[in-house]
Amino acid sequence: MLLCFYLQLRNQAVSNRNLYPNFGVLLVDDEPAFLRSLSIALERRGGINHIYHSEDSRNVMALLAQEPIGLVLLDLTMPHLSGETLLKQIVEEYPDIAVIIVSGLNQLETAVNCIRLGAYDYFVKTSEEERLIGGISRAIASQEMRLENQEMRKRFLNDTLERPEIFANIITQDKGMRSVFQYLEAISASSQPVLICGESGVGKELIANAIHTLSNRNGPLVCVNVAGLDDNVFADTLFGHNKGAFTGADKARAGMVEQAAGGTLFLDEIGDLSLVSQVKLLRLLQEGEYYPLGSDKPKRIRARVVVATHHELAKKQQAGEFRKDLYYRLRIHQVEVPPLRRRKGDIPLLLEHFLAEAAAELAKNIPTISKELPILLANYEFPGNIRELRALVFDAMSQHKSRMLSMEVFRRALGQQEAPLVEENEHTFAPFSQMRILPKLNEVGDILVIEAMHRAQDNQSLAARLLGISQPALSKRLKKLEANRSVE
Ligand SMILES: Nc1ncnc2c1ncn2[C@@H]1O[C@H](COP(=O)(O)OP(=O)(O)OP(=O)(O)O)[C@@H](O)[C@H]1O
Repeated sequence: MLLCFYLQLRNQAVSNRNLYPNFGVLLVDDEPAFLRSLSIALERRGGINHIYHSEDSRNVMALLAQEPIGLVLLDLTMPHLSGETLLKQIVEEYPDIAVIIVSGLNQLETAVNCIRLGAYDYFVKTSEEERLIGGISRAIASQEMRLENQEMRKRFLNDTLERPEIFANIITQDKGMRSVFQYLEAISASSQPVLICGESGVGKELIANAIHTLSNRNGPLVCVNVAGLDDNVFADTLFGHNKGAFTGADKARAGMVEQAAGGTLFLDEIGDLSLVSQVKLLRLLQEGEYYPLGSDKPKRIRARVVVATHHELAKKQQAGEFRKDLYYRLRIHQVEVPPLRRRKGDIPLLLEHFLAEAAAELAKNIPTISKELPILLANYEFPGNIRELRALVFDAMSQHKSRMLSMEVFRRALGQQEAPLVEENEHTFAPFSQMRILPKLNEVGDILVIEAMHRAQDNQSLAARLLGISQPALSKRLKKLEANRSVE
């Protein structure tokens, strides 16, 4: 009775909060006191609050049929239906559910038998709480990973996006970006950190926003740029402080971790974090706990952590500038946002989008653009990526007076480009200087078509513009080229 009342109260409290993990954890034991103490320990020490209970082993299969359970913690010695019998049934009917045995029996033979029957792990009830919670957390992480893989496979195979509206403000038609979106949808429910990599200006902050919206968390998205924060300011910003924690701390202050409770904490420029601050962040992620400055009472983190960097973290880690353990923890879920020069097909779309945005902001009409503009842009490397394109368009629009958009701003930017347009590490295309025998006149056309398609990353409309021909004409030439090749 007391237990029921306690569970009711707990469930009411929990219903207002984000549940972790995404799937339910079912505790099966005929001892109410053990169920209660294990629940409390799981919640306090592991932050696990998506919990179901069953004192009567006969109800378990019905519960599994009704509730979204992903992990069962199972006692062995129970009246009516033994844990061993139940283990066999669960493994047979629900092979995707992980079962951990938590039993009073400290017998190697029993443990080996349970593992042989399909149990994920075996713990003796008298095990240290730390070890038990650690084992359960590992099982949850591996279940989460398995479910995400399943989800990802499904999405990639169907090539679907479940919630395309969330990505509506990320203008793109690039396949690579679409895969990024599918991946983000697949990991949306995970509580593990997400690492967003990509050059400056590629849209990492927009991606962080999408991750937060996809997660359906009801708390806020709190963004912190950690570049240039010294170690004390970093700790104070994230963890907050108690009144009197240091000279001048005349009021207690909640840190960003607390402000992001129930939501997402986005740490930008994580590659610039000092080694001392990296240790602090690692502890927060590993233990799920932190101490506000001047306090000896730990607080639990209730936010999902998303980090971003324009650095290549793997290189930084190899150079000893970034901790290996933190790097591995952060890259559990990793997305790489491609630079604009690898998705040139997005340039016309982005140009149109920013022209409309700038026109609205500057209260001007959307201008006509010269045919030359998309070609100029397609031949530019965009070291500053989309931010640079946006700034160029806004700059041009602020100077724009006549009906036609002036090319001046764009020409100036292009004039500053030093290197020719080639991908790094790629074979430089120097068609004639290296050739002992010149190609025939009719072969040059084919060479140009191949180069234009390469530069336009197989985007036919863009390649056609580079060549100064129509898209159907290019398509015809490509088909002919293909046919000639297959004859050869
Ligand atoms: N696909 C896109 N569609 C529309 N706007 C975009 C897109 N990608 C980026 N932007 C815009 O470009 C600018 C730069 O984006 P953002 O700040 O997200 O880049 P970032 O990768 O976080 O850069 P940094 O590493 O410098 O922090 C912003 O104004 C953003 O709104």
